[in-house]
Amino acid sequence: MNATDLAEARVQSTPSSEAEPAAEKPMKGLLRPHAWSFAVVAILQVVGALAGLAPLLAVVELGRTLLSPGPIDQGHVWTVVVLGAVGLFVRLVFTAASSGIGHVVDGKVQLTFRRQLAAQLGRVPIGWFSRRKTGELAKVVGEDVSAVHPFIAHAPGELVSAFVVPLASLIYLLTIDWRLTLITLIPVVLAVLLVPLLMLPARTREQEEYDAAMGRIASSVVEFVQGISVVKAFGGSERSHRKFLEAANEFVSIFFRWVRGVSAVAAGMQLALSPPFVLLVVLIGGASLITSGSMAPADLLPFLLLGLGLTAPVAALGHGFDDMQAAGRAVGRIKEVLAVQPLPEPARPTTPQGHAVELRDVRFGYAEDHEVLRGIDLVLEPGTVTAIVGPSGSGKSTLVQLVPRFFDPTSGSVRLGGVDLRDLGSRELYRTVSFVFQDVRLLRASVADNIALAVPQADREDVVRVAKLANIHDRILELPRGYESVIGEDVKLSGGEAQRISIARALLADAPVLVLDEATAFIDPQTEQAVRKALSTLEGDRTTLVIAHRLETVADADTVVMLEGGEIVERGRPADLLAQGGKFAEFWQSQRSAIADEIETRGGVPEGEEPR
Ligand SMILES: Nc1ncnc2c1ncn2[C@@H]1O[C@H](COP(=O)(O)OP(=O)(O)OP(=O)(O)O)[C@@H](O)[C@H]1O
Repeated sequence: MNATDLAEARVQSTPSSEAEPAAEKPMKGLLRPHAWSFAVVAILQVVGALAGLAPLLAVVELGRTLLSPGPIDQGHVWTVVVLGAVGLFVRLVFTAASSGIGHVVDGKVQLTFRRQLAAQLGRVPIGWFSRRKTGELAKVVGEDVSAVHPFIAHAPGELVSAFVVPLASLIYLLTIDWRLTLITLIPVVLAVLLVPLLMLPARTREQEEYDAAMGRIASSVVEFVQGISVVKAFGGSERSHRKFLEAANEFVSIFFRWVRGVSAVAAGMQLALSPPFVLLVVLIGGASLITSGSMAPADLLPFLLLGLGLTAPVAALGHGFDDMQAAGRAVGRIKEVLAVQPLPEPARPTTPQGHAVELRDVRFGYAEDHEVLRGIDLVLEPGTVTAIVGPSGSGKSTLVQLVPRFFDPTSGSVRLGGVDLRDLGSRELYRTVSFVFQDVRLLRASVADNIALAVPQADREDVVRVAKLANIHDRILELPRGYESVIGEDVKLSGGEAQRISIARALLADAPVLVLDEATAFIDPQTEQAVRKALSTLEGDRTTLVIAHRLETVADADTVVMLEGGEIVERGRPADLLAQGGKFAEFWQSQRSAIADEIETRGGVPEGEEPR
């Protein structure tokens, strides 16, 4: 969804309980409602883990009974076997229940995260999106939310098992032989001593670099794929691939550095916790105690069996460690998005008087040290069309984006009907200001719903009427399911078609202030005429602000405003400005000669196109 769609979607979104400011719901608060579930998960896990020891103890007891001299008590043997089996069954049921509840809580938390993010994305300044790479944002909402899974669904259970199983085993083993118990702990101690090496600041930094490089790959892939058609059409694939290749190369070198850092430590931990190593340590310790005559041979059995049980949960924790760290960093990135300050909404919105737009001494910069607009004073009267012209980078898009409040000015004010946009309330703002910018992306919804986005209650007749005005009706009828065709599923529309849908949307919204970024720029000459006519019917008593790329638009405007370096350098009626022979006249001439050059290069006037 792009900025335009978002703003339009805001118009029809109703406030919900999910729409509370993110800052009021910190992460701890997010988990608090599930505290009881976590407690139940932990209790079930404790019972399951303890029951899981029963089969091992049964084997130990069986060993002792069967190896002891004298007749074997059959009844005792079967009791031990049954108790072991019951323990196994209880463990199965309790851990399954614990895991089930853990996963349900995980599902709920992820849903809450996604709802909060969706609500937050609907609140952050629309202009914020243009600074965010699609890939990075998609990673936060998709992957990062999923990355909390191990933290919520597995960590509580694993932590409890990792604590309870070794503790119970240790107590039991201590009652048999404290010396061999200490020897059995050697592998665990070795592994635990290695853990801090995984948490060194350098490791954390490498991990962060790794994540950042992943993010850059994701966004360069998105950019690369989005631009692939242009690359194919115009060649120069080397240059266009470069960004993606650079991101991939950078990722590889960061990945190698990261692997070098963690692999030695991870291998050491794996070795220390591996069953052969544990058995070796226990056997060496046990053998020396038995040969010295200070321990009975049958007492070695519990150490061999439970010794492995001591290291298994630690090994599981080690495996989960990366996931847990990744979950922590993912939550950090989610928090970052949730912490973006929404544009302040007034407690008591003021109603605008009329729909004149006024910019008073407006200054704006995307970064603190770089002002893009300086001292802009401009009044747009109802019933007039104001065309903004100026060289690339002069601040035209930035200026028009202040009117639908994509950003707030750094100083000065933008007023609608005499009311500062900050006192207006977004509902009123988007009801009053409609905009058609060049970068149109449609929602994955039916064509009719896309047109009626701002007026969901519009009937089909109205939708068809505006579609006809925007010259897209016939094309819609050709689609597999007509107006019910779902964009992105049943049909993929061309850029020009998408623009005409967005023009139909603006026609239906019928807002008194219209901001256009020369929306017809990409439409073919045959339909341009029709769309131009449709837009002029739309203009009527409207306050229209248009970034003009075409000379007709400039010539038709009531006022032309010439921007240069973020300042208004000339303004007035087009004819007057031309007569003055100033900067605008120069700009006009350069545009004309550019068009003439183009026609000459193409070898004449293309069919259906008049020289401008
Ligand atoms: N989202 C953004 N973040 C940071 N800087 C930006 C952003 N958008 C634009 N700029 C910068 O602000 C300045 C004005 O850009 P703007 O797009 O408003 O100019 P423009 O006159 O509309 O240019 P064009 O005709 O090429 O679209 C440029 O220096 C541009 O690099």
